[in-house]
Formats: sequence, structure tokens, C-alpha cells
Amino acid sequence: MFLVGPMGAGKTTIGKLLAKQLGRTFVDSDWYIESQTGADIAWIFAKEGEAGFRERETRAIDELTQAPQIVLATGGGAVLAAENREFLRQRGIVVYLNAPVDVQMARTSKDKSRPLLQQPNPRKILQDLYSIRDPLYRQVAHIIMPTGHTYPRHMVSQLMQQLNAFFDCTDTTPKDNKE
Ligand SMILES: Nc1ncnc2c1ncn2[C@@H]1O[C@H](COP(=O)(O)OP(=O)(O)OP(=O)(O)O)[C@@H](O)[C@H]1O
Ligand SMILES: O=C(O)C1=C[C@@H](O)[C@@H](O)[C@H](O)C1
Ligand SMILES: [Mg+2]
Repeated sequence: MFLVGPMGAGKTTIGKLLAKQLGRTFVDSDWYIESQTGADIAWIFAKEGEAGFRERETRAIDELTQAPQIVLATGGGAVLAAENREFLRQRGIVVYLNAPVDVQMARTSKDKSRPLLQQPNPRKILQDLYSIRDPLYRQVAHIIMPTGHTYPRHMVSQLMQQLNAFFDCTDTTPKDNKE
């Protein structure tokens, strides 16, 4: 199960709860990159630029989408590379957590760990990123969930319902083989 969406959509928050509910391991691609590099995201951006970070991100997405039975929270820009979208779409169920820009802004404004938002006008950045990325999140997603105004625990139960509906629709087991 792979979660995609913009910064502040709640991929890390919802992903942790969902993994607990499903009895799976939770992995956050940003944290994985940090542990592999031995440096935080801000340091990687400062030393290697965004391009260096994206190379590391593609390697992480390739590895993690092959790990069995995990819930993966991806970074907000993970869908930018066509290669990453292919890995995500082909190797698991992709859920797009979609929050409006106002909500993204409110949820990210106090946290300085996101280098792309350390600019004089982070709202404009979030708006521009959203215009470019929303079609890509939609392209890669099997399920789309609005996360703007729902508490995390409630989100997880809604998502479980959507997942059950998704598996009911895509279940190709012949009826005779079902209990
Ligand atoms: N459904 C929600 N309701 C209220 N607050 C939330 C919700 N989801 C997340 N938050 C809060 O918003 C902040 C950002 O959430 P989170 O880190 O999970 O986003 P993210 O999608 O992983 O962002 P990033 O792409 O930057 O890693 C956190 O402080 C979290 O507690
Ligand atoms: O939206 C983005 O491009 C990013 C989101 C974060 O999750 C990190 O992956 C990094 O800060 C870049
Ligand atoms: Mg996150």
C-alpha cells in the first residue's frame, strides 16, 4: 500500500495508523532516504541540490515498492519522475491523500524540515506545486481520499472501507472458489 500526496496531506500520520490497523510495517521514504544517507533532507538539498535528492528518492522508491507487505508513505514529490510513478502503480495499491492548499499551509507552516517551503511565500509554492502535481497524483492513484477536514483515526476507517470496496471490485477469483 503506497500513499502519495502533497506536503501536509497526512501521508506519514495516516500511514502509521493504517499500518498498525493492517498489521504491516510502516516505512516513510523520506526517513528511509535520511537513514541510508546519514543526513537529513535539508542537508541533502543543501549539498546535492534537488536533483541529488530526487536520484536518492528514485532508488528508495524502487527498493521500497518491492518490499513485501509494507505501508509506504512517499515524499510529496515522489510522483514527479515517470519511473517512480511506474514503480508505484505497477507494484501495489496507490492511495492519493488530497488536501487543499490552505490545509497544507496550516499543517506545514511551523515545521522547518521541508526545504522547498523555506521561501518568503510558501503558500504560493504550495499552490504552484499542487497545480503541477495534482494531475500526477491522480494519474498514479487507484484510490483518492480527501484528507482536509477529517481526523486521522476517522480517515483510517474511511480508507479501510475504500480498500475493501476496491478489493471487492477487483477480485477476479471465480465465485466457485470463494467461501
Ligand atoms: N487528518 C489530519 N487532521 C489533522 N491534522 C493532521 C491530519 N493529518 C496530518 N495532520 C498533521 O499535519 C502535519 C503534517 O502531516 P504529515 O507529516 O503526516 O504530512 P505528510 O503528508 O507526511 O507531509 P510530507 O510530504 O511533508 O512528509 C502533522 O503535524 C500532522 O499531525
Ligand atoms: O514535496 C516535495 O517535493 C518534498 C516533500 C517532502 O516529503 C520531502 O520529500 C522533500 O522535502 C520534498
Ligand atoms: Mg511525510
